[in-house]
Amino acid sequence: MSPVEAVGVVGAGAVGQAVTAALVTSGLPSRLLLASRTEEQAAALAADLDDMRQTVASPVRPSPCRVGDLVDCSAVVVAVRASFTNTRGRDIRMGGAAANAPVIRALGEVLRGYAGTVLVVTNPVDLMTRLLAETSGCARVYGVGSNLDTARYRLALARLLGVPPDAVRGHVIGEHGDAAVVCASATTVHGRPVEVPVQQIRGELRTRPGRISAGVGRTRSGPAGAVLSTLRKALGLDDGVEELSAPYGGGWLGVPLRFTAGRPVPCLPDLDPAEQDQFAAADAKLRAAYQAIRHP
Ligand SMILES: NC(=O)c1ccc[n+]([C@@H]2O[C@H](COP(=O)([O-])OP(=O)(O)OC[C@H]3O[C@@H](n4cnc5c(N)ncnc54)[C@H](O)[C@@H]3O)[C@@H](O)[C@H]2O)c1
Repeated sequence: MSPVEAVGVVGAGAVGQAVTAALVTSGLPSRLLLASRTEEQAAALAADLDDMRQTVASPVRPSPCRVGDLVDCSAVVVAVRASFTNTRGRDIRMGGAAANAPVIRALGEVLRGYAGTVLVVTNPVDLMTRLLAETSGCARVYGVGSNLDTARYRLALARLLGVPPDAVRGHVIGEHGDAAVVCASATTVHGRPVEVPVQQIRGELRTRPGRISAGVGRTRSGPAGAVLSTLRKALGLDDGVEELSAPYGGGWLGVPLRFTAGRPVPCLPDLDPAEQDQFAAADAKLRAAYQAIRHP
């Protein structure tokens, strides 16, 4: 039997497809409800996933629905993207703010009063998460992105130092974007502090998504993994830490949250003075950017 009754996903694009395929193979929910911009998209994805369900004998039953039908789900994943052309060379994720904000605001209105967990993937994720939380009034809204940055950080540092990724403990927090903060001073390898080549790490975090998109169109599997890992913690199936966009110190940005039986508590590492300044700068940047999109 699946551990969760129902999970909903909004958005049948690259990320939505990867997330839902991962959910079918994971066997996490009994039912997988799919909504997208059109009913045809949701129905097509449900049919494709039904084929997958049959071939791998998954217990997960996919079906198309409208966003309003998601209220009974334990969790809803938001992976929508409005149609727009991003021409930015830097601060690329911010390029989606104006186009995605009305879509997220409308979703928030429909999800008003929803009591489950909402995971937002839509970029710029720190702004869109806060916007969805404030328009819906939902208490459990988290943005996925800093945990993906953290996974990429651990991979990159392990490769540079010639150690297994599991030996690396460290976080990337702040913005899921150009103001990401690499918590280098608190990073350990095999339990010991290390000299982190921060500029090389920053370069990798900046260029990796673009390389993936240039090769295969969109980043999707990494974000899907980050969503699945977060779902398990938020739904109380695993305990542990995820770096997520959440309210912190009056702002809203990526922080490590320690989940115990589904309940999150922020657990920031010690930051050196330079990292504290970067974290404050990320907070200030996101607060200012949020003011620009909060009203229609
Ligand atoms: N946070 C992260 O770590 C991370 C990683 C990768 C991508 N993303 C973001 O995730 C979002 C989705 O990316 P993608 O590559 O899947 O985009 P995509 O264009 O492939 O798919 C977007 C989907 O959203 C649907 N949609 C549009 N408007 C909608 C509406 N009003 N209601 C319901 N569905 C609607 C579209 O029909 C489409 O199916 C983007 O904002 C992207 O930047 C975030």
